[in-house]
Amino acid sequence: MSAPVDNPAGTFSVPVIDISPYIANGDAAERAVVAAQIDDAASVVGFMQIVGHQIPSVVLEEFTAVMDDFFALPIEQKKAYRTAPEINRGYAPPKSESLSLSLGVESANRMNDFFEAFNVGVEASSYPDLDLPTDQYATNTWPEVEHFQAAVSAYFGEASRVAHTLTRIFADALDLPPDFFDGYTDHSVDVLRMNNYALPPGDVDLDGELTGMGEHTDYGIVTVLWADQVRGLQVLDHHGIWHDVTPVDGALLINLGDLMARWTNERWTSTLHRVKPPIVDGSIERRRSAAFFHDGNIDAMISTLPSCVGAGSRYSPITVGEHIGAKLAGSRAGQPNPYARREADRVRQAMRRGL
Ligand SMILES: O=C(O)CCC(=O)C(=O)O
Ligand SMILES: [Fe+2]
Repeated sequence: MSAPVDNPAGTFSVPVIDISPYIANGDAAERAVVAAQIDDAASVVGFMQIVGHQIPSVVLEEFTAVMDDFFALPIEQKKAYRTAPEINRGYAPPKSESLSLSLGVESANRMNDFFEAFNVGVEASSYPDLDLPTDQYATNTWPEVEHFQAAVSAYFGEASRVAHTLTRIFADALDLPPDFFDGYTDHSVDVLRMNNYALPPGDVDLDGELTGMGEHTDYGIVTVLWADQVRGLQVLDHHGIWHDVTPVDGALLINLGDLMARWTNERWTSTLHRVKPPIVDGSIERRRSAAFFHDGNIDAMISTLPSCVGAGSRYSPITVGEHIGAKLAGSRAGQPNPYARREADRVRQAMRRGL
C-alpha cells in the first residue's frame, strides 16, 4: 500500500506500513513481512508512514490541545521559557534557529527559520545510577499551561514506546539479534520538539526567502513525527527533487537519522527534508508538528555494522554525543557544521537547479 504524494513523475511515495504484528502478538511470518517493508522503505525513501502503532487517540488529542494552548500565549510570555542555545530545552522563538547550518549550508539570511518550537527531553535524574552529563540530559522547563506537563509526558512515553518497537523491527530487518539496539538506547538522549509554523500578521515578508524549517537531515537513530495534514513538509528524493508529504489519517511519519545511515553504511538513508508551509491569501496557513528524536545513549559508539561494511566503511566510528553536539552547534548556535559535506553538496545542487 502506498500513499500518493505531490508527484508529477508518479514515482515517489512514502509507504504506509502497518506495524501491528510487532505491537500485538504477530506470528513470525507476519513480522517478517513488516520487517521487509521497513527495509525497503528505509533503503529507497528513508521516510515511511506507520499505522497500527496504537497510540490512544485521547493521548494525541490532549497533546495537540496543550501544544495549541502554549503556542497561543503572547510571545513575551513564551520567551520566558527560553534556555541557553547549548541546552536543547524550552522555547525557541521564530528565527532563532537555522537547520541548514546543521549541515553547514549558509542560508541567504542566517537564523531565518520561522518555526517556533518547544523542546522537552530525557533528564539525567531519570537515571540516578548513571553519571550522565546534565547539559545533554538537561532538566526540563515546563510552562505554566494547565495540563501541559501531563499531556506532553504522556505523548512522550507513547512516542518512546513506538521508537523502541521500531528499533526492534530494524534489528529483524538487518538480521541482527532482536535486542541488538537495546544496549545502545537504554538511556537514550531523546528529545521531543513541538513545532508551530505561523507568523503573526504583518511579519510575513513574501518577497524574502520564507523558510519554515531549513533543509536538514535528522541527527539520531529514528524520528517519530506527528504532523497535522497541512502541506509543508518536503522530502528530497534521489533525483534531487523535493516532494510534498502529508500523513494519511492516523499515520505517524517515521524517518531515519544520520546515525542509522552511518550504522548501515548508507544501506538506509537519512533523508533530507525541509518545511515550506503554504501561503494562502497572503498569509501562512498554520501548521503543527512534533518530532520525537530517538538519538541513542550519549556515550554509545556508532561503528558500521559488520553486515553492512561491504567494500569498505564510508564513516569512521563516532559517539552519539560528538555527532549530536556538532549538529546542534550548527542549528542552535550558528556554528556551521563542517562534517556533513556530502549532504550539504546535495542541498546546494538542488538549490542551483531551482527545485
Ligand atoms: O514539521 C515537520 O513536519 C518536520 C519537522 C522536522 O523535520 C524536525 O523537527 O526535525
Ligand atoms: Fe527533521
